[in-house]
Amino acid sequence: MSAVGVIGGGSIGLLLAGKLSAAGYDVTIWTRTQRQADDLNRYGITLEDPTGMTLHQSRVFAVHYTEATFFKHGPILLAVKQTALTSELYKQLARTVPVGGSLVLFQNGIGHVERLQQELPNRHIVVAVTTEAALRLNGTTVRHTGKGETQLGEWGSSMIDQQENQHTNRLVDSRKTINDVEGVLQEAGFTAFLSNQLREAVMRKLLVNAVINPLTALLRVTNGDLIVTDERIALMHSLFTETFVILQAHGLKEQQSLWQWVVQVCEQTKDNESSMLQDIKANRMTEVDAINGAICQLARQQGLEAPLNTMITALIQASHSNRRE
Ligand SMILES: NC(=O)C1=CN([C@@H]2O[C@H](COP(=O)(O)OP(=O)(O)OC[C@H]3O[C@@H](n4cnc5c(N)ncnc54)[C@H](OP(=O)(O)O)[C@@H]3O)[C@@H](O)[C@H]2O)C=CC1
Ligand SMILES: CC(C)(CO)C(=O)C(=O)O
Repeated sequence: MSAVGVIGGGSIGLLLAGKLSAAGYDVTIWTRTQRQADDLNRYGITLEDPTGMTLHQSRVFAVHYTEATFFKHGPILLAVKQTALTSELYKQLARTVPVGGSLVLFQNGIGHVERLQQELPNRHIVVAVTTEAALRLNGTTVRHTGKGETQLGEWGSSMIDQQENQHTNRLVDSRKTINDVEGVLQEAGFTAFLSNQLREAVMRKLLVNAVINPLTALLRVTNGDLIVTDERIALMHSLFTETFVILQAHGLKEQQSLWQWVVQVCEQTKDNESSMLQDIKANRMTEVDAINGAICQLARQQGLEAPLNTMITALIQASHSNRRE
Protein backbone atom coordinates (compact mmCIF):
# COMPACT_ATOMS: atom_id res chain seq x y z
CA MET A 1 0.00 0.00 0.00
CA SER A 2 1.58 3.27 -1.07
CA ALA A 3 -1.22 5.82 -1.07
CA VAL A 4 -3.17 7.45 1.72
CA GLY A 5 -5.95 10.03 1.78
CA VAL A 6 -6.28 12.66 4.52
CA ILE A 7 -9.42 14.73 5.04
CA GLY A 8 -8.76 18.07 6.75
CA GLY A 9 -5.65 20.23 6.56
CA GLY A 10 -5.59 21.31 10.20
CA SER A 11 -3.10 20.46 12.94
CA ILE A 12 -3.51 16.68 12.95
CA GLY A 13 -4.26 16.42 9.21
CA LEU A 14 -1.08 18.29 8.22
CA LEU A 15 0.97 16.29 10.73
CA LEU A 16 -0.30 12.98 9.33
CA ALA A 17 -0.01 14.07 5.69
CA GLY A 18 3.44 15.61 6.18
CA LYS A 19 4.95 12.59 7.90
CA LEU A 20 3.33 10.10 5.52
CA SER A 21 4.56 12.00 2.49
CA ALA A 22 8.07 12.23 3.95
CA ALA A 23 7.96 8.44 4.42
CA GLY A 24 7.32 7.99 0.70
CA TYR A 25 3.53 7.68 0.55
CA ASP A 26 1.48 9.33 -2.17
CA VAL A 27 -0.71 11.57 -0.06
CA THR A 28 -3.94 13.14 -1.25
CA ILE A 29 -5.30 15.75 1.15
CA TRP A 30 -8.81 17.21 0.94
CA THR A 31 -9.15 20.68 2.36
CA ARG A 32 -12.13 22.88 3.25
CA THR A 33 -10.90 25.81 1.18
CA GLN A 34 -9.61 25.98 -2.39
CA ARG A 35 -7.00 28.45 -1.23
CA GLN A 36 -5.39 25.97 1.14
CA ALA A 37 -5.44 23.30 -1.59
CA ASP A 38 -3.65 25.71 -3.96
CA ASP A 39 -1.05 26.63 -1.30
CA LEU A 40 -0.40 22.98 -0.46
CA ASN A 41 0.06 22.05 -4.12
CA ARG A 42 2.47 24.94 -4.52
CA TYR A 43 4.50 24.78 -1.30
CA GLY A 44 3.90 21.28 0.11
CA ILE A 45 3.84 20.72 3.87
CA THR A 46 6.55 22.04 6.18
CA LEU A 47 6.87 20.01 9.37
CA GLU A 48 8.57 21.59 12.39
CA ASP A 49 9.83 19.97 15.58
CA PRO A 50 8.66 21.36 18.97
CA THR A 51 11.42 23.99 18.97
CA GLY A 52 10.40 25.37 15.56
CA MET A 53 13.19 23.73 13.58
CA THR A 54 12.16 22.53 10.12
CA LEU A 55 12.26 18.74 9.94
CA HIS A 56 11.23 18.37 6.32
CA GLN A 57 9.19 19.75 3.48
CA SER A 58 7.11 17.28 1.53
CA ARG A 59 4.88 17.23 -1.52
CA VAL A 60 1.20 16.35 -1.34
CA PHE A 61 -1.64 16.41 -3.82
CA ALA A 62 -4.35 18.70 -2.41
CA VAL A 63 -7.95 18.95 -3.57
CA HIS A 64 -10.98 20.93 -2.42
CA TYR A 65 -13.14 18.48 -0.46
CA THR A 66 -16.19 18.85 -2.71
CA GLU A 67 -14.11 17.55 -5.61
CA ALA A 68 -13.16 14.31 -3.88
CA THR A 69 -14.15 11.16 -5.73
CA PHE A 70 -13.86 7.50 -4.71
CA PHE A 71 -10.42 6.90 -3.28
CA LYS A 72 -9.51 3.26 -3.85
CA HIS A 73 -5.76 3.38 -3.33
CA GLY A 74 -5.49 3.09 0.46
CA PRO A 75 -6.97 4.13 3.80
CA ILE A 76 -8.52 7.55 4.36
CA LEU A 77 -7.67 9.37 7.58
CA LEU A 78 -10.40 11.69 8.86
CA ALA A 79 -8.78 14.67 10.60
CA VAL A 80 -11.60 17.17 10.95
CA LYS A 81 -13.14 18.32 14.23
CA GLN A 82 -16.38 16.74 15.45
CA THR A 83 -18.00 20.11 14.77
CA ALA A 84 -17.32 19.62 11.03
CA LEU A 85 -19.25 16.34 10.90
CA THR A 86 -22.32 17.73 9.15
CA SER A 87 -24.81 16.02 6.84
CA GLU A 88 -23.02 17.69 3.90
CA LEU A 89 -19.71 16.10 4.93
CA TYR A 90 -21.36 12.70 5.45
CA LYS A 91 -22.68 12.83 1.89
CA GLN A 92 -19.24 13.76 0.64
CA LEU A 93 -17.66 10.93 2.65
CA ALA A 94 -20.09 8.45 1.12
CA ARG A 95 -18.79 9.58 -2.29
CA THR A 96 -15.15 9.35 -1.19
CA VAL A 97 -14.82 6.14 0.85
CA PRO A 98 -15.72 3.18 -1.39
CA VAL A 99 -17.67 0.19 -0.11
CA GLY A 100 -15.10 -2.09 1.57
CA GLY A 101 -12.71 0.86 1.97
CA SER A 102 -11.39 2.10 5.29
CA LEU A 103 -11.88 5.35 7.14
CA VAL A 104 -9.74 6.08 10.21
CA LEU A 105 -11.23 8.46 12.79
CA PHE A 106 -8.84 10.69 14.78
CA GLN A 107 -11.51 12.72 16.62
CA ASN A 108 -11.42 13.28 20.36
CA GLY A 109 -14.63 12.92 22.33
CA ILE A 110 -17.44 10.42 21.82
CA GLY A 111 -20.64 10.05 19.82
CA HIS A 112 -19.19 10.41 16.31
CA VAL A 113 -18.21 6.77 15.73
CA GLU A 114 -21.78 5.50 15.90
CA ARG A 115 -22.95 8.32 13.62
CA LEU A 116 -20.29 7.56 11.01
CA GLN A 117 -20.99 3.83 11.15
CA GLN A 118 -24.61 4.62 10.42
CA GLU A 119 -23.86 7.06 7.62
CA LEU A 120 -21.22 4.86 5.96
CA PRO A 121 -22.42 1.25 6.01
CA ASN A 122 -20.15 -1.46 4.59
CA ARG A 123 -16.92 0.45 5.18
CA HIS A 124 -14.23 -0.38 7.71
CA ILE A 125 -14.47 2.31 10.36
CA VAL A 126 -11.24 2.28 12.38
CA VAL A 127 -10.93 4.34 15.56
CA ALA A 128 -7.58 6.00 16.30
CA VAL A 129 -7.09 7.20 19.87
CA THR A 130 -4.06 9.47 19.76
CA THR A 131 -1.99 11.51 22.17
CA GLU A 132 0.10 13.03 19.36
CA ALA A 133 0.02 16.81 19.64
CA ALA A 134 0.22 19.24 16.73
CA LEU A 135 -0.24 22.92 16.08
CA ARG A 136 -0.96 24.30 12.62
CA LEU A 137 0.97 27.55 12.11
CA ASN A 138 -0.49 28.37 8.69
CA GLY A 139 -2.12 26.51 5.80
CA THR A 140 1.09 24.68 4.89
CA THR A 141 3.11 24.57 8.12
CA VAL A 142 2.58 22.42 11.18
CA ARG A 143 4.56 21.99 14.38
CA HIS A 144 4.76 18.53 15.97
CA THR A 145 4.43 19.79 19.52
CA GLY A 146 4.32 16.47 21.32
CA LYS A 147 5.14 12.89 20.45
CA GLY A 148 2.45 10.54 21.67
CA GLU A 149 1.03 7.18 20.73
CA THR A 150 -1.93 6.01 18.69
CA GLN A 151 -4.13 3.06 19.59
CA LEU A 152 -6.19 1.54 16.81
CA GLY A 153 -9.27 -0.61 16.87
CA GLU A 154 -12.78 -1.19 15.70
CA TRP A 155 -15.84 0.02 17.59
CA GLY A 156 -18.17 -2.94 18.02
CA SER A 157 -19.36 -4.78 14.96
CA SER A 158 -19.72 -2.07 12.43
CA MET A 159 -18.58 -3.91 9.46
CA ILE A 160 -19.86 -5.45 6.30
CA ASP A 161 -22.34 -8.26 6.29
CA GLN A 162 -23.63 -9.22 9.71
CA GLN A 163 -24.71 -12.77 8.79
CA GLU A 164 -23.43 -15.41 11.22
CA ASN A 165 -21.50 -17.53 8.69
CA GLN A 166 -19.59 -14.45 7.59
CA HIS A 167 -18.61 -13.48 11.11
CA THR A 168 -15.16 -15.08 10.99
CA ASN A 169 -14.35 -13.57 7.61
CA ARG A 170 -15.45 -10.23 8.93
CA LEU A 171 -13.10 -10.45 11.92
CA VAL A 172 -10.17 -11.50 9.74
CA ASP A 173 -11.00 -8.70 7.32
CA SER A 174 -11.20 -6.06 10.01
CA ARG A 175 -7.98 -7.25 11.72
CA LYS A 176 -6.20 -7.00 8.35
CA THR A 177 -7.52 -3.46 7.84
CA ILE A 178 -6.29 -2.38 11.26
CA ASN A 179 -2.91 -4.06 10.70
CA ASP A 180 -2.57 -2.21 7.38
CA VAL A 181 -3.34 1.14 9.02
CA GLU A 182 -0.95 0.31 11.87
CA GLY A 183 1.81 -0.45 9.32
CA VAL A 184 1.21 2.78 7.42
CA LEU A 185 1.36 4.92 10.57
CA GLN A 186 4.43 3.09 11.86
CA GLU A 187 6.27 3.60 8.58
CA ALA A 188 5.57 7.32 8.92
CA GLY A 189 7.29 7.24 12.34
CA PHE A 190 4.23 7.17 14.61
CA THR A 191 3.98 4.85 17.58
CA ALA A 192 0.80 3.05 16.57
CA PHE A 193 -0.59 -0.28 17.72
CA LEU A 194 -3.72 -2.37 17.79
CA SER A 195 -5.70 -2.03 21.02
CA ASN A 196 -7.68 -4.95 22.34
CA GLN A 197 -9.38 -2.62 24.80
CA LEU A 198 -10.45 0.18 22.55
CA ARG A 199 -13.44 1.32 24.63
CA GLU A 200 -11.21 1.59 27.69
CA ALA A 201 -8.70 3.59 25.60
CA VAL A 202 -11.46 5.92 24.34
CA MET A 203 -12.68 6.52 27.90
CA ARG A 204 -9.16 7.19 29.18
CA LYS A 205 -8.57 9.69 26.36
CA LEU A 206 -11.96 11.27 27.05
CA LEU A 207 -10.87 11.77 30.65
CA VAL A 208 -7.63 13.43 29.53
CA ASN A 209 -9.45 15.74 27.11
CA ALA A 210 -12.24 16.56 29.60
CA VAL A 211 -9.59 17.89 32.00
CA ILE A 212 -6.87 19.41 29.79
CA ASN A 213 -8.84 20.88 26.89
CA PRO A 214 -11.43 23.12 28.60
CA LEU A 215 -9.05 24.30 31.34
CA THR A 216 -6.29 25.26 28.88
CA ALA A 217 -8.93 26.97 26.75
CA LEU A 218 -10.47 28.92 29.63
CA LEU A 219 -7.12 29.87 31.20
CA ARG A 220 -5.52 30.49 27.75
CA VAL A 221 -2.43 28.44 28.66
CA THR A 222 -0.39 25.72 26.98
CA ASN A 223 -0.78 22.15 28.23
CA GLY A 224 2.49 22.41 30.18
CA ASP A 225 1.43 25.62 31.90
CA LEU A 226 -1.58 23.84 33.37
CA ILE A 227 0.66 22.08 35.88
CA VAL A 228 2.84 24.99 37.00
CA THR A 229 0.79 26.32 39.93
CA ASP A 230 -0.92 24.59 42.87
CA GLU A 231 -4.16 26.42 42.11
CA ARG A 232 -4.31 25.09 38.54
CA ILE A 233 -3.42 21.57 39.68
CA ALA A 234 -6.18 21.71 42.33
CA LEU A 235 -8.70 22.80 39.69
CA MET A 236 -7.56 20.03 37.35
CA HIS A 237 -7.78 17.49 40.14
CA SER A 238 -11.38 18.43 41.03
CA LEU A 239 -12.47 18.14 37.40
CA PHE A 240 -10.51 14.90 37.05
CA THR A 241 -12.17 13.35 40.14
CA GLU A 242 -15.71 14.21 39.06
CA THR A 243 -15.09 12.92 35.52
CA PHE A 244 -13.30 9.78 36.72
CA VAL A 245 -16.24 8.75 38.97
CA ILE A 246 -18.70 9.20 36.07
CA LEU A 247 -16.55 7.21 33.65
CA GLN A 248 -16.05 4.47 36.23
CA ALA A 249 -19.83 4.17 36.60
CA HIS A 250 -19.90 3.90 32.81
CA GLY A 251 -17.45 0.97 32.78
CA LEU A 252 -13.96 2.47 32.94
CA LYS A 253 -11.97 -0.30 34.62
CA GLU A 254 -8.61 1.24 35.29
CA GLN A 255 -8.33 2.29 38.94
CA GLN A 256 -4.76 3.48 39.26
CA SER A 257 -2.46 5.93 37.63
CA LEU A 258 -4.91 7.86 35.47
CA TRP A 259 -4.24 11.09 37.33
CA GLN A 260 -0.53 10.56 36.74
CA TRP A 261 -1.30 9.95 33.07
CA VAL A 262 -3.17 13.26 32.74
CA VAL A 263 -0.18 15.04 34.28
CA GLN A 264 2.17 13.10 31.99
CA VAL A 265 0.23 14.16 28.86
CA CYS A 266 0.59 17.79 30.04
CA GLU A 267 4.35 17.25 30.36
CA GLN A 268 4.76 15.39 27.06
CA THR A 269 2.75 18.00 25.14
CA LYS A 270 3.90 20.93 27.23
CA ASP A 271 4.33 23.36 24.33
CA ASN A 272 1.04 22.45 22.70
CA GLU A 273 -2.06 24.56 22.69
CA SER A 274 -4.86 22.03 23.14
CA SER A 275 -7.20 21.68 20.18
CA MET A 276 -9.91 23.44 22.23
CA LEU A 277 -7.64 26.40 23.00
CA GLN A 278 -6.80 26.59 19.27
CA ASP A 279 -10.55 26.74 18.54
CA ILE A 280 -11.29 29.37 21.17
CA LYS A 281 -8.43 31.58 19.93
CA ALA A 282 -9.70 31.29 16.36
CA ASN A 283 -13.31 31.88 17.53
CA ARG A 284 -14.33 28.49 16.10
CA MET A 285 -16.95 26.17 17.57
CA THR A 286 -15.27 23.79 20.01
CA GLU A 287 -15.72 20.06 20.61
CA VAL A 288 -16.94 20.67 24.18
CA ASP A 289 -20.32 19.04 23.49
CA ALA A 290 -18.56 15.80 22.48
CA ILE A 291 -16.24 15.95 25.51
CA ASN A 292 -17.54 17.61 28.72
CA GLY A 293 -21.12 17.76 27.38
CA ALA A 294 -20.90 14.02 26.72
CA ILE A 295 -19.65 13.47 30.29
CA CYS A 296 -22.74 15.33 31.60
CA GLN A 297 -24.93 13.06 29.49
CA LEU A 298 -23.19 9.91 30.81
CA ALA A 299 -23.68 11.26 34.37
CA ARG A 300 -27.41 11.70 33.78
CA GLN A 301 -27.65 8.11 32.46
CA GLN A 302 -26.00 6.89 35.67
CA GLY A 303 -28.07 9.14 37.97
CA LEU A 304 -24.95 11.08 38.96
CA GLU A 305 -24.32 14.79 39.35
CA ALA A 306 -21.75 16.57 37.16
CA PRO A 307 -21.66 20.17 38.44
CA LEU A 308 -18.11 20.94 37.26
CA ASN A 309 -18.55 19.47 33.79
CA THR A 310 -21.88 21.29 33.47
CA MET A 311 -20.29 24.62 34.40
CA ILE A 312 -17.23 24.02 32.22
CA THR A 313 -19.43 23.16 29.22
CA ALA A 314 -21.47 26.35 29.71
CA LEU A 315 -18.34 28.49 30.10
CA ILE A 316 -16.76 27.14 26.91
CA GLN A 317 -20.01 27.49 24.97
CA ALA A 318 -20.25 31.09 26.15
CA SER A 319 -16.62 31.85 25.26
CA HIS A 320 -17.11 32.23 21.54
CA SER A 321 -19.31 34.74 19.89
CA ASN A 322 -20.22 32.64 16.83
CA ARG A 323 -23.90 31.84 16.67
CA ARG A 324 -24.51 28.06 16.86
CA GLU A 325 -25.85 26.49 13.66
N1 LIG B 1 -4.48 19.22 17.67
C1 LIG B 1 -4.11 18.22 18.45
O1 LIG B 1 -3.02 18.24 19.02
C2 LIG B 1 -5.01 17.02 18.61
C3 LIG B 1 -6.25 16.93 18.01
N2 LIG B 1 -6.99 15.78 18.13
C4 LIG B 1 -8.30 15.66 17.49
O2 LIG B 1 -8.11 15.61 16.09
C5 LIG B 1 -9.23 16.21 15.41
C6 LIG B 1 -8.70 17.30 14.49
O3 LIG B 1 -8.13 18.29 15.35
P1 LIG B 1 -7.20 19.45 14.83
O4 LIG B 1 -6.36 18.97 13.72
O5 LIG B 1 -6.58 20.05 16.02
O6 LIG B 1 -8.31 20.44 14.25
P2 LIG B 1 -8.11 21.69 13.28
O7 LIG B 1 -9.26 22.60 13.53
O8 LIG B 1 -6.72 22.22 13.37
O9 LIG B 1 -8.27 21.02 11.85
C7 LIG B 1 -9.47 20.59 11.33
C8 LIG B 1 -9.39 20.82 9.84
O10 LIG B 1 -10.56 20.30 9.23
C9 LIG B 1 -10.84 21.17 8.14
N3 LIG B 1 -12.21 20.96 7.69
C10 LIG B 1 -13.37 21.38 8.25
N4 LIG B 1 -14.41 20.98 7.50
C11 LIG B 1 -13.90 20.28 6.45
C12 LIG B 1 -14.45 19.65 5.31
N5 LIG B 1 -15.77 19.63 5.10
N6 LIG B 1 -13.62 19.04 4.44
C13 LIG B 1 -12.28 19.06 4.61
N7 LIG B 1 -11.69 19.68 5.66
C14 LIG B 1 -12.49 20.28 6.56
C15 LIG B 1 -10.61 22.56 8.69
O11 LIG B 1 -10.47 23.48 7.64
P3 LIG B 1 -10.26 25.09 7.92
O12 LIG B 1 -8.93 25.19 8.57
O13 LIG B 1 -10.28 25.66 6.55
O14 LIG B 1 -11.39 25.49 8.78
C16 LIG B 1 -9.31 22.31 9.47
O15 LIG B 1 -8.19 22.54 8.65
C17 LIG B 1 -10.14 16.77 16.51
O16 LIG B 1 -11.21 15.92 16.73
C18 LIG B 1 -9.24 16.84 17.74
O17 LIG B 1 -9.95 16.68 18.93
C19 LIG B 1 -6.52 14.69 18.80
C20 LIG B 1 -5.30 14.74 19.42
C21 LIG B 1 -4.48 15.91 19.42
C1 LIG C 1 -3.45 15.23 23.63
C2 LIG C 1 -4.05 16.62 23.59
C3 LIG C 1 -4.45 17.07 24.98
C4 LIG C 1 -2.93 17.45 23.06
O1 LIG C 1 -3.10 18.80 23.23
C5 LIG C 1 -5.28 16.63 22.73
O2 LIG C 1 -5.84 15.59 22.50
C6 LIG C 1 -5.93 17.87 22.23
O3 LIG C 1 -5.34 18.94 22.24
O4 LIG C 1 -7.10 17.76 21.81
